[in-house]
Amino acid sequence: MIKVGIVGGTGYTGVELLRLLALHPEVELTAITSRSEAGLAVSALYPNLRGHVDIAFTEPSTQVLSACDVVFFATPNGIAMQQVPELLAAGVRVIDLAADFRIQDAQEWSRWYGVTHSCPELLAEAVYGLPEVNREAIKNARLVANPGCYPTAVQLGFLPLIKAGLIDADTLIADAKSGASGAGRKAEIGTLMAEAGESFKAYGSGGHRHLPEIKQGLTDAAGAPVGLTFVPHLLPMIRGIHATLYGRLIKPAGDLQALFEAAYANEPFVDVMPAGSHPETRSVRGGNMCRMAVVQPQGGDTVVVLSVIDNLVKGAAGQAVQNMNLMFGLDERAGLSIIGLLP
Ligand SMILES: NC(=O)C1=CN([C@@H]2O[C@H](COP(=O)(O)OP(=O)(O)OC[C@H]3O[C@@H](n4cnc5c(N)ncnc54)[C@H](OP(=O)(O)O)[C@@H]3O)[C@@H](O)[C@H]2O)C=CC1
Ligand SMILES: CC(=O)N[C@@H](CCC(=O)OP(=O)(O)O)C(=O)O
Repeated sequence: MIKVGIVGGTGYTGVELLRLLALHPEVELTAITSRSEAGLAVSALYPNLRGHVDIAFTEPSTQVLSACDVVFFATPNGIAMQQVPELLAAGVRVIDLAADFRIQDAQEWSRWYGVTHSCPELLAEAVYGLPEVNREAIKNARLVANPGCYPTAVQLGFLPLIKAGLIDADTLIADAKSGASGAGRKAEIGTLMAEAGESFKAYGSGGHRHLPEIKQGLTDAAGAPVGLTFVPHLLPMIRGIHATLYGRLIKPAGDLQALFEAAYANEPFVDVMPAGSHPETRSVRGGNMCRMAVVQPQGGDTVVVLSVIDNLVKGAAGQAVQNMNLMFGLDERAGLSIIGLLP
């Protein structure tokens, strides 16, 4: 059994990890941390875990976490980097759900995250945990940087077009919408029901911190810097991301449906829907699937990709479990055979 630790077990991605890992056939939950709830039984805070998780929250001490084979950090940005060097030295593998190790350039990371990186020497070793791109490197990684939620939906949608050189990589547009759980469990006025309910708005239009992450991944795929306009929006719902992606064709499109189907034919967690489909966020709710459709409206020179994920699953905890499975030589789908909740 793989001994697993979770730092930040009370947050939304932490409890989602618990939901998935409690039923994982190869996992023994060994340490679940919370500073605010230390000592409380996990199932007392989250009754859905009664009968499945029988340990209590502990303080996030390196000593406790060192007994694990792998530790997930489900903490705010800038926390994992403070403990990761010690854990790696103790032989523990790490999957960070936050952004500490996602951006290869430490100065660029500091510009967007507002703090100095405390272990920039580990950035070159960290593997960006998008299995559809980095599967082989993830298998051997000690440190995996789990992608952001928007970056997962946006990169998976654009990648087949970029790799085929079909669209102008300077003028990409990603119009993305997220449910409120994307903002985490902490109290914030903007995600109160009376603020976000029955309303819809963009935010971060001048520059969101996922922009450099998405550009980094698409630049690697294109082999040259890409230009991207990325505008996130807050939807009055709890889970889900819908990304509408626009690219301008620079070559005859050919059979776009066949291109996407071939690109993801062997991917267990990307579902290319039949031509003419409109993927719904509810079809991926609770599951690890990225569901997408590609369309060339009126046969014009714009390609549109519609890409949906559950921000807490393929956008965070599910993808992290997928990465763990790869790191430990397990079936990539272990613990993740969940069908989205409809309706
Ligand atoms: N929500 C989402 O859809 C997604 C989130 N992410 C990323 O995953 C990470 C976690 O997100 P989310 O679960 O939403 O966040 P939450 O705010 O819901 O939870 C944060 C957790 O971290 C713990 N924590 C906070 N500060 C510290 C600290 N200094 N040391 C140790 N533990 C700490 C908290 O518990 P306590 O204070 O009791 O210790 C809590 O359990 C973030 O980096 C987020 O950006 C990534 C993709 C999607
Ligand atoms: C709706 C909402 O607020 N979403 C969050 C998504 C951030 C996230 O979860 O990603 P990181 O791990 O990169 O911080 C936001 O835009 O900040």
